[in-house]
Amino acid sequence: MKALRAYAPASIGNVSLGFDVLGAALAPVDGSQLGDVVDITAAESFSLTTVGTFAHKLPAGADNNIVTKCYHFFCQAMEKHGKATTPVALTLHKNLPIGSGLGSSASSIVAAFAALNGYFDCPFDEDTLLHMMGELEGQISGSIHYDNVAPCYQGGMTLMTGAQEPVTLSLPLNPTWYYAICYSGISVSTAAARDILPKQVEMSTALTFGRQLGVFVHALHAGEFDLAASVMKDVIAEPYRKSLLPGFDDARAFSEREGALAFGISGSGPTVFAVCSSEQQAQRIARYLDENYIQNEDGFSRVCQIPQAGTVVSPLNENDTAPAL
Ligand SMILES: Nc1ncnc2c1ncn2[C@@H]1O[C@H](COP(=O)(O)OP(=O)(O)OP(=O)(O)O)[C@@H](O)[C@H]1O
Ligand SMILES: N[C@@H](CCO)C(=O)O
Repeated sequence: MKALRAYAPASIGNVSLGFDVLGAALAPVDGSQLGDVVDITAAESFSLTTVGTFAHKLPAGADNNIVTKCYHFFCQAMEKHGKATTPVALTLHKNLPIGSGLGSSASSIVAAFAALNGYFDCPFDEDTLLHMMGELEGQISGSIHYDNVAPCYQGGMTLMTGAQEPVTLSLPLNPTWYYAICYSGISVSTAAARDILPKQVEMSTALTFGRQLGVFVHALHAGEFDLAASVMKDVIAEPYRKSLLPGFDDARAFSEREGALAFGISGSGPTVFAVCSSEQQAQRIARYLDENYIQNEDGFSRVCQIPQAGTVVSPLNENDTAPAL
């Protein structure tokens, strides 16, 4: 059994128009990492160590960490398949802020399952792992949704099928789009942000949701990117959630004045994103967000693109030091 390291990128859930069914991975254009890391090594008994910028914000005690729950879930799945496991030592580098809208728990969950699957010689295929990841994400947010774990694991922009397999469909990417993202520094519970949503929507809202999604998927496949951007509007969650986000309306207004192609809430927030047609435009909007949307010292902005690559599992060498945020 070789020591491994799994890096799982941040992600944008919903991507505005696709509540619970669209998600996209994020990669800062400066080449830095933005995501959690899980290291796995052999051990006499199971342990979890947490380090990293946001480790102090995690629940106290390893048993309360979602990574520990992933380990036990994985071992139970292995046992059901008549496969043996051995104790491991996990180290979670908690580089994503909790309750950020960047798929923080998803990043921990995906990094944990990817590390475990790699360590035990890949007993589970991609769809099986995605179902495990969705299950653990559901334990945290109150209901299963794949729009963070799927792009985090697979990379790119993914559409959830609702089928047992394939769990997702990968959508074409536009290499000319840049995403200015900004985490404001406050924490918004995904479960709470889901609880404030209505349990039913008007027929007109349902028709708009479906129309936009259909047009978006067609436009990406046809390379009609202005058409794709024109339907990136959140008619399901934003009307209810933006009240949780101080400065949201001003941030949207500035981004639109700057010519952003679209603007919305990343996942359940408070992170916001602006879709930009150039890196320079994204940098200008990121600077505004730094100065006006960030609420405290935990906040940060980045200019990102959507990477083709998702989670990366690589050999862990003794002198490796995980990149902090
Ligand atoms: N490794 C972990 N990473 C993140 N949250 C964790 C982890 N382990 C346990 N938790 C708990 O799970 C809950 C996660 O909250 P929530 O789903 O609202 O946000 P998130 O997943 O951290 O961020 P995001 O809004 O980016 O999805 C928090 O109560 C947190 O304390
Ligand atoms: N689709 C989820 C994403 C959470 O990151 C929600 O909006 O609640």
